[in-house]
Amino acid sequence: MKVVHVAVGVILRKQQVFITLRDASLHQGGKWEFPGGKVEAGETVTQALIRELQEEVDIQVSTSQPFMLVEHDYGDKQVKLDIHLVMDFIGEPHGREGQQGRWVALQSLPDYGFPEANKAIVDKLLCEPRFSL
Ligand SMILES: Nc1nc2c([nH]c(=O)n2[C@@H]2O[C@H](COP(=O)(O)OP(=O)(O)OP(=O)(O)O)[C@@H](O)[C@H]2O)c(=O)[nH]1
Ligand SMILES: [Mg+2]
Repeated sequence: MKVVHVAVGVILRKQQVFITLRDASLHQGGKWEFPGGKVEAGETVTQALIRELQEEVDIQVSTSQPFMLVEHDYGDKQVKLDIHLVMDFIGEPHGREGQQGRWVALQSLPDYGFPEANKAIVDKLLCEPRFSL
């Protein structure tokens, strides 16, 4: 099966992360996610990240840094999530495509229902010393 390469942004500000709710009609629908989407042909991951965050949550990413790579097989779909931290951006994120979005405390991420592949991301965010006060 073809692996889908996905650029994912963990948007951070003052110990909070901006997450959005995936539409019920989508793969892994009804779950919370970090905004992002497929890297298109001819695009770098950074270009895809900038484009997706503009399209989905209406922010302009100024700088981002690679955080981790997660490969996961959902059975019906195989994904490679290229996760980047976004701490420097212009604009106020909101669900531009009508999806719910909210700022949540880093510590409360485990209370939200994320796709299975995201468990590793949440775990790593929670054990990063630089994000704990
Ligand atoms: N954006 C995003 N996708 C995730 C996360 N976790 C995760 O397993 N995925 C999976 O990554 C895949 C691609 O993401 P996507 O559906 O956002 O892609 P996209 O924005 O290009 O959507 P499109 O297909 O409507 O053009 C989906 O199968 C989704 O289930 C996450 O935290 N954020
Ligand atoms: Mg998307």
